[in-house]
Amino acid sequence: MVQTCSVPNCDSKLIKDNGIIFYRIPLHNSKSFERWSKALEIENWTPTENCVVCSKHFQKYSDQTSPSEVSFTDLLCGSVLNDSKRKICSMNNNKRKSNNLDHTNTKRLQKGIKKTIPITLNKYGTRNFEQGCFVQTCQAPKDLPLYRFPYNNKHLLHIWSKRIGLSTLYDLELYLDITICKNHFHEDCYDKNSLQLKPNAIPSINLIDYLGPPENCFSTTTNSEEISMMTSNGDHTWGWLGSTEQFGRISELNEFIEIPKSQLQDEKYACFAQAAHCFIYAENSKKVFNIYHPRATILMQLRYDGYFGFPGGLIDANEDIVNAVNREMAEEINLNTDLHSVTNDDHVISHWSEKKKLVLHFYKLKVTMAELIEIEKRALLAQDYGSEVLGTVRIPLYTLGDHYRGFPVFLKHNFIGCSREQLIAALSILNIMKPEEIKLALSANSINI
Ligand SMILES: O=c1[nH]cnc2c1ncn2[C@@H]1O[C@H](COP(=O)(O)OP(=O)(O)O)[C@@H](O)[C@H]1O
Repeated sequence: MVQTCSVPNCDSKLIKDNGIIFYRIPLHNSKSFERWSKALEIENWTPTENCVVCSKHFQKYSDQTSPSEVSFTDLLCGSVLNDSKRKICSMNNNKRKSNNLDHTNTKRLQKGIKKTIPITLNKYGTRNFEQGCFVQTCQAPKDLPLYRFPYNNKHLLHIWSKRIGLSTLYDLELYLDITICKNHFHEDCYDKNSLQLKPNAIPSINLIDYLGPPENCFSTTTNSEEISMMTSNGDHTWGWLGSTEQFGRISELNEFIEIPKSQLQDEKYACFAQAAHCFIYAENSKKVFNIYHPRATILMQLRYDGYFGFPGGLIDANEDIVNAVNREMAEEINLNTDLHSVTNDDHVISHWSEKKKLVLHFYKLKVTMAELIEIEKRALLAQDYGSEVLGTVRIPLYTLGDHYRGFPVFLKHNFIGCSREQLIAALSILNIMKPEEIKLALSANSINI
């Protein structure tokens, strides 16, 4: 059922991308509720949790003022309603009441359903709930830093939840997937020149359900143990969450599916975020320890998150895939793109993940062994070396006499996205390894030793 505005004669409906925002009525805040009632000029008003008012009735929105610059107090003071019959949402006889707010944050949390409003596409062509701010009314720019909920501190979690209008504390698991953006934290909440929140920071601004003073942005908890626990836990609790970090979350088995080449232009993938990575390799016949045949030398890299992956990254809006992968390689491994760069002909394979709304393209770059060594050296001077990239590594493609150490052990590491699938596909497509050899390495296990 489509959600509609509770104001009589207002036809606003919750439809994707129509630019209309819906506000819940602040039922649990008597002061603001009183101001709403006054602005709406309603007497004997008994709205339910199902009542919402759309952004058309807030004056500041009519001139397209950026919501992030407007406090909700301003919004309410400037409210204008153009209808004189204000009998909205009376408990007894309002037909609309069941239409409204079927999708409140509260209910979504209960069901574990993701936020669906407001939906606008970000620069990656996607804005699903996990990437966005959970505050239902938030209209801040989409690429603001996001903060995880302090789910390891119940006291703080409760305050955060209450501030955004959740009346109960829900199953902790649910908080793992939701975030609040920078738009809701007072500037005092950050350490100087940093985006990291102070340990007891709480959301205090641009919240429709909380109209307290903006400076009320710290929890007054005196439990220093709790605070030190939070700070020492660092980033994995509620630190700054990069807007694209969610793509990197652990993949499920078989989450990435190969896209047939004939379907690469399919509309279906156009609205997904896209990334491209590259398989840099050289033929190499120099035996390792004079025993093991190396087959080829292939470069992977250890990433900041502990996974192995290939150089490359997300494609910016309107950026060509090939330009993006070359740009990323210049940033991540300082590749001299005047000497080496991929072209459309170097495309190897593409995959997609429905869950992550992500398409991953894979390219190859063949160089000589001498060039590869030069690439390795230059990588130490890359812009991203030491932060995003912790070093390039060569892959052992041989297997030792125990049928386990070597390539099979390498395959037991953790690989980002579908990079393991990409590696295996490229080895076979580029005839570096025979399918039987790959199969053997994949099925080898330590029991053989
Ligand atoms: O080598 C790779 N092969 C396949 N997918 C990858 C690889 N590296 C990263 N990914 C996927 O692509 C997403 C974005 O890539 P990456 O982290 O390299 O982008 P960025 O450098 O622009 O932040 C990752 O979160 C992950 O899901």
